[in-house]
Amino acid sequence: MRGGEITCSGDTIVIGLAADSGSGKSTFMRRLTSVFGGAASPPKGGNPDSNTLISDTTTVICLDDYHSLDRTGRKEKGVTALDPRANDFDLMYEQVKALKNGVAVEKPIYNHVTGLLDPPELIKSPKILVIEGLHPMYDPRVRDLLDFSIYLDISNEVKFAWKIQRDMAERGHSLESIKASIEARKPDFDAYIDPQKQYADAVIEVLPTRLIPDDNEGKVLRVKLIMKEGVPYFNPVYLFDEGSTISWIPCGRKLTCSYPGISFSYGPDAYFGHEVSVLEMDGQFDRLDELIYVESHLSNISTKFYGEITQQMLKHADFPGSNNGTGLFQTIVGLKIRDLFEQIAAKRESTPLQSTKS
Ligand SMILES: Nc1ncnc2c1ncn2[C@@H]1O[C@H](COP(=O)(O)OP(=O)(O)OP(=O)(O)O)[C@@H](O)[C@H]1O
Ligand SMILES: O=C(CO)[C@H](O)[C@H](O)COP(=O)(O)O
Repeated sequence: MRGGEITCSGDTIVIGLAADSGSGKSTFMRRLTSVFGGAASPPKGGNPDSNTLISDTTTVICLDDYHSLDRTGRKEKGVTALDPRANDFDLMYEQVKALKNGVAVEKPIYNHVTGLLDPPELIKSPKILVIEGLHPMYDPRVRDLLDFSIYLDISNEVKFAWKIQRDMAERGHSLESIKASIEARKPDFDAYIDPQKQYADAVIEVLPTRLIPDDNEGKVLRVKLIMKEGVPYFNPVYLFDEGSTISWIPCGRKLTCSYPGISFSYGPDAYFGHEVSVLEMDGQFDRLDELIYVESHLSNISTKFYGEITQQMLKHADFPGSNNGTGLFQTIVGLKIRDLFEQIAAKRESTPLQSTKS
């Protein structure tokens, strides 16, 4: 990842967020920008179908904007949007590099409403650039520009449950068409999207619960936060005792739990040959205000004050996943990114012309 580029004062920090469509990227981005304060909105006065979100410190660009084939083009050539042949990685690399070096770019816009490529929009270099989408870690040149990378790994069962919830309940699609769309994407997902998780500094893995035998509802989730060891400016979160293996059932006097309860675990592991720490939560919170009890047992969480995680979770209680490990771990990763940004900025101030990546 951090490919040894010399970064100097004024450079942008680049974060990559990879996931399939409908995997919670937008929700994660809303949690992340909230940690930095201020609301994120599309570029003012621009294309109403822009995929970009800008806040004081952060600009989020959607990598769908680098589709080289529009909807009709993909249909004619028989390729999906996940296929690298439908994406312009040369342009993605050139533009992310320019933004990282403080240079504004005219970025294309892929219009999800019309399926066409719209005229480009001007993107100025922000303090923090987030590139989110299908392929932030696919091209080694783009991967080397990332200061930190995240992969949202939603298991097939859960992805299916979420798709049904959104596309059937909210968009009126049939069960058959949802199944067909997932099946049609799967070979390219397996070939081009899923392998990127090996490069991620943090992976949020979302699985069916183990607390309910043979659960097939996909409502109660087991969520793992897999954190790579040895990543500059990133100290993995731990539960009780760093490096030990811990199982914890927090339900009792201080945490209300209804069926099927809540269990946490933490410990060292290996992931694609890398040493990692894994924090896992299975189950869901009944009362979000009681999350403070769990928060107070976690360390290295990069909060600025006691209870900041609980405050963030309460603030966005209406976001999907706020009562389970998806919301909790997305919030924690947001705080870790703020911490990473502040450490790099502080280092630059003290040694402006030195590499921040060593
Ligand atoms: N943590 C979660 N728990 C339950 N459902 C979720 C969660 N995250 C996302 N979803 C479901 O998935 C849908 C898509 O979420 P979101 O818009 O954040 O994903 P996305 O990856 O940005 O999607 P797209 O790329 O299609 O715009 C939500 O409307 C919701 O139904
Ligand atoms: O996988 C996707 C990423 O969001 C989209 O399906 C892809 O961008 C193509 O868009 P559309 O479905 O609007 O043609």
